[in-house]
Amino acid sequence: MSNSEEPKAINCTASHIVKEELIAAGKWVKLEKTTYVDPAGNTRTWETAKRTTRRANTEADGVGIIALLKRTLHKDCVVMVKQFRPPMGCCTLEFPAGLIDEGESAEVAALRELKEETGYKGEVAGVTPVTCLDPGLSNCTTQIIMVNINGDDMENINPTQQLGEQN
Ligand SMILES: Nc1nc(=O)[nH]c2c1ncn2[C@H]1C[C@H](O)[C@@H](COP(=O)(O)OP(=O)(O)O)O1
Repeated sequence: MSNSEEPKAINCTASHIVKEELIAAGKWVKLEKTTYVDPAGNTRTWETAKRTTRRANTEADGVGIIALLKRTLHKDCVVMVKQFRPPMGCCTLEFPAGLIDEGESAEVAALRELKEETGYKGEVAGVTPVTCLDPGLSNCTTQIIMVNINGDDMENINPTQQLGEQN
């Protein structure tokens, strides 16, 4: 490929945030007007949603869990959770997920959320780097945790959800 055919990389080094102004805040989510300088040097604004629950010294807001249920003489299954999601106004089928608690690692949060949401006890098999799934809307970050569940373990024969009160 000659130089003229190479895609131009966007130069983000000139871009930066100028100020962040609070528009509205609830208990869990806030809306800010973000003033920034774009890669062309123009000052612009963006509407940004943020979680209010973010703590200092924590890499990710939450975890998503890809859990494989492994049983003798069965094909491996991916465990999903069906739940009513108010922002969607309907039930969704999702990977188990949740916010990381104060002082908790992503791995511990993943095993706790898996147990709460599915009743299964798992073992962490892998962890992704921190990623942002909707960076055009929010700074909310997630780590995806791969978990194996030994479905032959007595503890995992009749899994029961342990969902607490929603705040
Ligand atoms: N955006 C939210 N609005 C709410 O009214 N409440 C919310 C929001 N995000 C989280 N929560 C509450 C609901 C739960 O009581 C806690 C913990 O949520 P968690 O279980 O960690 O996350 P999900 O499984 O993805 O709901 O926070």
